[in-house]
Amino acid sequence: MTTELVSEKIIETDHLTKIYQNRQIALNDVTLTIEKGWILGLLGPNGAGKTTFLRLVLGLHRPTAGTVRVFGQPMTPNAAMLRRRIGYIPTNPKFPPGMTPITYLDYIARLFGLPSSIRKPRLASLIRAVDLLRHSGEPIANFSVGMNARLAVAASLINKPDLLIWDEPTHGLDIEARRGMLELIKTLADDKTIILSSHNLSDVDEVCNHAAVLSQGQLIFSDSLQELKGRIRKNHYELDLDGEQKAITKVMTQLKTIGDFKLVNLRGRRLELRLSDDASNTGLLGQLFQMLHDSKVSLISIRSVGQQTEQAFLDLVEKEESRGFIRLYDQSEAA
Ligand SMILES: Nc1ncnc2c1ncn2[C@@H]1O[C@H](COP(=O)(O)OP(=O)(O)OP(=O)(O)O)[C@@H](O)[C@H]1O
Repeated sequence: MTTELVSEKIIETDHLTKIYQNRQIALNDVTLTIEKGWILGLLGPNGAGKTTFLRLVLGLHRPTAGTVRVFGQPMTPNAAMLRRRIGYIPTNPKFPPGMTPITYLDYIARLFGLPSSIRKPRLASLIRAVDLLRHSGEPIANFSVGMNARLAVAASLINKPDLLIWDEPTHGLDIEARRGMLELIKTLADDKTIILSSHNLSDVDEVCNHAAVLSQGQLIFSDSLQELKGRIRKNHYELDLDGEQKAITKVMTQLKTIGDFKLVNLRGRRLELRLSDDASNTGLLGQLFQMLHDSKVSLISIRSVGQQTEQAFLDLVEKEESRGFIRLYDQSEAA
């Protein structure tokens, strides 16, 4: 008998489309499957449709066309039982200012119908987990952005959901708070499926294993994060060299005559290189190493550079936008 690993589909959207009353096409024909255990980074510039997508998945909006299934069942505004299995954090979550973390979390837990015997210990452990114990009796009105974010995390976990949908959870956080949030996501990732919408691409880089990119309402990329990063990893490098400055400068001058080196930039003994998209990086780097060897220049280190996810994502959006322009241009030519 063969045992086959069957992937479990947590979210399936099929030609999902949302046009708002003002005729704005916020989401355009998005077909996407998200499987159990994925930590999906949902990326896209302002207005790309990320929040619209998340709200459709949550059943908070009705699609204009297409469908959403969550845990194998159709998601609709009436599917409250499905929503109970999702921990949602909206962008900039707001809480009743007069409540304290304890009264607020207790209120949410009651809405979920948790009995007191479960409610109390869970509430206590969540407040500890998000480091709000010292502030648990203080009014939320006095909370910083970071404390608000941690309270939102606790509230989204109160019903032990299988799926977390967090819209910009690191938005407005300082470095320390952001670090804490990312560590928390990594811990939760062990047994949950997570969708993380973020503008901060290094966050996605750090915690996600998959990425989806929206641009002008369209899904322009959906694959592993590795794949997204691989799109540019191969062509941008920084090298630290050692040897006579004259010899290093000579190598740089030689490199500039080779067309496939799109950027050759020397600062002291640090050489920055960008190769053309379709070049063989192995071949070109091999050539470079030979030149260094012939000129008696030592290679101290070589690394691929840049915020790789960010660059790959920007490249994708840029390409898609120029394709859109070409399509429009073609249509007007044909007309
Ligand atoms: N309730 C609404 N009514 C009308 N138009 C809307 C509504 N919500 C969003 N839009 C429009 O739909 C488009 C997509 O918006 P959405 O908020 O989904 O994008 P986003 O990627 O989440 O953006 P951001 O990163 O800025 O939050 C935008 O042009 C926005 O102005």
